[in-house]
Amino acid sequence: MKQERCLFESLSFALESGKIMQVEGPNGAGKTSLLRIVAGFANADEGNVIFNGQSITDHYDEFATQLLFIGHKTGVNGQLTAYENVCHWLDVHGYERPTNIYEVLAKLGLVGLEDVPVRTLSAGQQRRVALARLWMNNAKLWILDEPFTALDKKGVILLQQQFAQQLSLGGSILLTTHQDLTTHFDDLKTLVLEYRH
Ligand SMILES: Nc1ncnc2c1ncn2[C@@H]1O[C@H](COP(=O)(O)OP(=O)(O)OP(=O)(O)O)[C@@H](O)[C@H]1O
Repeated sequence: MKQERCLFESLSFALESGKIMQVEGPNGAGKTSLLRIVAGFANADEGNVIFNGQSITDHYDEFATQLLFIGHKTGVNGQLTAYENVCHWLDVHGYERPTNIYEVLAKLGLVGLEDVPVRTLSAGQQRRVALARLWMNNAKLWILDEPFTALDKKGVILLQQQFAQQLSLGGSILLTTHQDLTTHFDDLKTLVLEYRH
């Protein structure tokens, strides 16, 4: 049955180059929905998403080249290996295959697991395979839905370091997470969504 609950209204925010913003709120508040709208995967009943001064709806192809989205479901193919998953993602998004794919997978703690089907890996290892994309793109905007899910402490640190790298290059990050990021990112912006009945 279609739900008629309004998730949010009169919502307005901006994310500048080199900045990170965390969307917070209780389960069902609309965090994922908001990320999907900003990524252009879903439409809001009203309103606009502007990227570099242009409506993403009118210039979607241009926007898509600058966007990297990793959803709550990681989007990895369990039948393919870690290496194949990375290559597939690079191919689909029009990136050249870099020579350091195995190095990136090693950095992510996947040595010896590069060539087995991803479905045989643990949840945290599968997440790491998905996150390898963050080491192989030049997208200006990363939209990440719960990227820390299932990661151990080392994985969390690794990801935070890669966030810092993205920000230092002038990229931006919009994400949901239950991780406390305030100690790592001084100028973290927070957008809080309430659960509306
Ligand atoms: N595809 C959909 N069709 C209809 N309703 C949906 C759809 N996806 C989500 N919803 C509804 O929208 C509301 C917000 O869901 P959303 O996933 O955006 O919340 P969330 O804040 O990300 O929650 P969580 O913290 O549990 O991940 C929920 O009530 C959900 O049932």
